[in-house]
Amino acid sequence: MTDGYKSGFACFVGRPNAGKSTLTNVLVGQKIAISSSKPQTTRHAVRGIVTREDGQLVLIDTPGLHRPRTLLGQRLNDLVFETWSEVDVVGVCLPCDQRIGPGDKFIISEIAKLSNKPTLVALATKTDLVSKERQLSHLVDVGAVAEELGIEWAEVIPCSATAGTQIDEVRDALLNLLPEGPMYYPDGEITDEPEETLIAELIREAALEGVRDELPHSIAVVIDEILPRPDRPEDKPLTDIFASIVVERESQKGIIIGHRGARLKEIGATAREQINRLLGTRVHLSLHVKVLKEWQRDAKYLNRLGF
Ligand SMILES: Nc1nc2c(ncn2[C@@H]2O[C@H](COP(=O)(O)OP(=O)(O)OP(=O)(O)O)[C@@H](O)[C@H]2O)c(=O)[nH]1
Repeated sequence: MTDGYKSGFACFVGRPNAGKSTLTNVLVGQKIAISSSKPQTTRHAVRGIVTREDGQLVLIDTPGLHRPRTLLGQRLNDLVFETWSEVDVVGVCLPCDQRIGPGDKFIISEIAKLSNKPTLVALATKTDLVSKERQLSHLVDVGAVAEELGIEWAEVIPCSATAGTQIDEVRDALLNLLPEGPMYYPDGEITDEPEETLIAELIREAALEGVRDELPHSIAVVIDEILPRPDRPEDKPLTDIFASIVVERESQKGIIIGHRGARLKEIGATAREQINRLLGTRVHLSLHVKVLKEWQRDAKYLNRLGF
């Protein structure tokens, strides 16, 4: 390790669907955080790690801040505030295709109130969706918001995670703003989330694809068991994974299972492919759908589900 090595923690904030997870994934270069077209699907503080010769950036993916109507909502918000005061840099994602609104300003002003304030970077995401003119006027609005809220952007970077535009610039800027510090994680490590959590996230993501808008908050995934299949040839290992998809109501169970089990089969096939890739071995995935009534409001269940 050389002198001047920089290291630290960053997270992305922004309204639901702002592109935080997708950006985390492209910066890290491997699928880690859950990313789906449904808002507020990120539950766990999943870390992605960027290790370079000059520094190491640890990305923490926080859930979105929302009106705490349930115990789960409250716990998620507490987790968000805690994360914000622990990181060095917060990247505020302000998608170019959306006007900056009260929700964005609320998040920014909440961060500005923290006693242990992180450095703020504005990321004008999804540039691929807008014209150059719109992008420019968006950047003017981004500047104006800082003035209005009495904060300072250390950097303002337009970027597109899906088109791969200005991603190196985002990575450079974040790394540059970190304090000097040690390499926290060994080179090659992309995340310190236990495999089990990643597997659960992949199943949750597959289960959320194409379901109605009200479902995201009501789905959790619990990994019951991960077992290497005995008596397999050494060059063809197989892992058995038993997992439960937990929903709140019988009607939701029906949606997940689908007509004659068609949706559940699809979920299994999609998740299995992703898990194969993650583990590098073939897996056999056995999915179960369970109804735990009102789990979002119940402390006992929340603890059991790891929240
Ligand atoms: N066109 C375009 N779409 C993007 C870009 N980045 C993300 N998206 C899409 O926007 C949607 C939301 O992206 P996510 O990365 O899941 O957003 P998020 O901010 O993590 O969302 P939450 O987990 O709900 O807070 C997905 O459908 C992404 O494919 C981008 O740069 N360009």
